[in-house]
Amino acid sequence: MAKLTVENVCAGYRGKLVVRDINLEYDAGIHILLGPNGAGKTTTFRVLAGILAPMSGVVRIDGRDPHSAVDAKALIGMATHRSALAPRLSVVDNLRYWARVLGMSSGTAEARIADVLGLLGLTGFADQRTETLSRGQSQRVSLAKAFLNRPPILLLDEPMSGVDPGTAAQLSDHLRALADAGHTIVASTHALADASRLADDVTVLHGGRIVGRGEPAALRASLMGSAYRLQLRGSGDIPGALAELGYRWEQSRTGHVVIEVSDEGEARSLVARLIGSGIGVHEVAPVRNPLEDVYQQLQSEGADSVAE
Ligand SMILES: Nc1ncnc2c1ncn2[C@@H]1O[C@H](COP(=O)(O)OP(=O)(O)OP(=O)(O)O)[C@@H](O)[C@H]1O
Repeated sequence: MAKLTVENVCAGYRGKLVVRDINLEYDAGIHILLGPNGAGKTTTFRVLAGILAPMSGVVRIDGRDPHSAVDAKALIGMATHRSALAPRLSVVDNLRYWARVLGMSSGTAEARIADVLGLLGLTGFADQRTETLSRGQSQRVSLAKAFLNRPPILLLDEPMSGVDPGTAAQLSDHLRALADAGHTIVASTHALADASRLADDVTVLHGGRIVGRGEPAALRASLMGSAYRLQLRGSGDIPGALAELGYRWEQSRTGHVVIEVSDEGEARSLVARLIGSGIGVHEVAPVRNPLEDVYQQLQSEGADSVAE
């Protein structure tokens, strides 16, 4: 098992800051970086992999900085949709070349290559030049390359993009098996569904900053948010009436009983029921959810349906 920590990292290109104040602490498991296009996911991965030096802050792999310690960098396998593949070489020759770079013996390399080709549904494409592959197929070859030597840390940039549902399910199972075996897997996505399905924990990146983190279910709920806050008053047993209706409540500083509901329709029907029970509704106001903008953007990228 390898531990990956990121402390106060700021990074960017040619003096332009793209990600700021990134703090992460990862060990065995599947950790998702979720964010819309341009949020800074790839840039963060480049820093984690030791490819892009941070402007400030530090990355550590088992206590060593991958930017200066080559042996720390060797603990990482990374796959991005921009992963370099030799276009004129076949899939299997790309993997053989990479196995040599990794110092694998040819016997081990052939066995591992057969494994990863099977795992990623690439056996039928083994002898095809990579320049003739579709985006999804190239993506799978990049993943095969990253899995080749089973590194303790895997950085997978959008591993599910361009992958058909059957392969995605197989890939999810494989990632879970690797995580259970002690691998530290960090994967990025802009699809809430992938984050929910795969993750032990999710970190939400927006505009180059971390704007939320937590377990998938809790984070999904906070992304969708409670939409309306009702302030109630009256002489009756308001808490008792709310408990009967199944609502949790809080006391506001002004002494009102406050509850939150998830949408306008629910707010309307609850107001009608409360008034029918003689409870006065002092105020109904929309709640500003700080993650709402991120959620809207993820939705508009068409990546996911929250209804699943
Ligand atoms: N090599 C580069 N030089 C200058 N700016 C860059 C470079 N790479 C990325 N950027 C900028 O950094 C910002 C974040 O990009 P990044 O690729 O890290 O985001 P992302 O979350 O991975 O996005 P996507 O989901 O679209 O891949 C963007 O504004 C992008 O234009």
